[in-house]
Amino acid sequence: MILNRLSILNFKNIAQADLELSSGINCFLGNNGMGKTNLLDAVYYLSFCKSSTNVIDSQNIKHEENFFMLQGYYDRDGVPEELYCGLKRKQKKQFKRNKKEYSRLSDHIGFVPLVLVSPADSELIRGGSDERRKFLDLVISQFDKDYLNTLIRYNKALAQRNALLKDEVTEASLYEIWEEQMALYGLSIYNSRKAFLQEFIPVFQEFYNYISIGSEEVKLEYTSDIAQGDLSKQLASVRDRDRILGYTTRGIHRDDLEMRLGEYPMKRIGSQGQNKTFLVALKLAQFDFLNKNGTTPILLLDDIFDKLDAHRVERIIKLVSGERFGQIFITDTNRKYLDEIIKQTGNSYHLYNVNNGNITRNKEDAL
Ligand SMILES: Nc1ncnc2c1ncn2[C@@H]1O[C@H](COP(=O)(O)OP(=O)(O)OP(=O)(O)O)[C@@H](O)[C@H]1O
Repeated sequence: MILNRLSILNFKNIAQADLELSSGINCFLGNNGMGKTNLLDAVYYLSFCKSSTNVIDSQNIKHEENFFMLQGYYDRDGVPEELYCGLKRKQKKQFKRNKKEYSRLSDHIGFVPLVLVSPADSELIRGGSDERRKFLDLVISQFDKDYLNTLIRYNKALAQRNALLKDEVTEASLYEIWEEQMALYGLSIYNSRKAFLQEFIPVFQEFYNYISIGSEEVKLEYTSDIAQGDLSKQLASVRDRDRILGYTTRGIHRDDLEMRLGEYPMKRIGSQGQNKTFLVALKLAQFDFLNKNGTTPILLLDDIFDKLDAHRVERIIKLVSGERFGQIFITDTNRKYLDEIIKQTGNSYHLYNVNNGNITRNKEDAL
């Protein structure tokens, strides 16, 4: 997947940009707060129909403006594709592929595969289990269309059961309808997550070992109530207790992905550099996994080198400048590592300066 051209109007602090991009490495250089992450977020938006940072869509519109617009011109396995997203304040956003509006945005997810590595990923380790489930859901739904629909169905059944619990309904037959649905859809989600992780975990470990030069042992372990057996039986057995609590305490909405360094939880004992290595390895494994689908994902690397020692930086530079990845967008506040990547890569590259939302091509890259 190659984004050849990107046009931006009024997206966060970027008033206007029209960029011809390299099919290899695109480096964005600028001081703090200049708009590098915003630029990557525009690329992210065109893949996921939403920002990776702002939950409220209108916050992506440049202050004091009325709308934002993004246009991306892609090459998807040799076929040109044009994506458009426009949002006016207080109106529904429009998202179009080749000038035709999507009726459901979920139909677009996965069409432009993309992996983002960003400082905000630290929530994956430090945050609650919902962060890790979100990660699993995001990756799996990019290659498995049914997954998202099954998850939506599960969540609807869960919401219905929770409503019964809140109303303190006692009639068993009313619960059974929703519990059977939760068990059915929950099992399907569990099987998808388990199958995905079986393939994913060894690749993650391989990346971690490569970057850390094999100095640490890391583990990922999937935990789910469904591993204990039939979910409908479990739900029936906890119904009285759940009614007192007012919510459902069993099911795949409580699944977790335990992250360990040696025998201990990563979030408690991992250093900042180890945490960063863990996250980079997770995301690169995600890339590898999506890549198997046949369309190489776009890779966004935001401020990736912060907190890493020289050995780990060197390993990542080697990885990034090699042949393993397709089109890459990378940001940094200084040139040191970007120059190293540029020196080592055999791929084509563009270098841009980002200054107060203005993005200009640094012409030395054409020399
Ligand atoms: N809706 C918006 N309208 C105008 N400016 C915005 C909007 N949303 C965010 N900004 C501005 O964007 C800037 C942050 O940009 P960004 O996060 O891209 O910086 P960065 O170059 O990645 O910096 P760093 O190196 O610190 O990560 C802030 O100055 C913020 O005020």
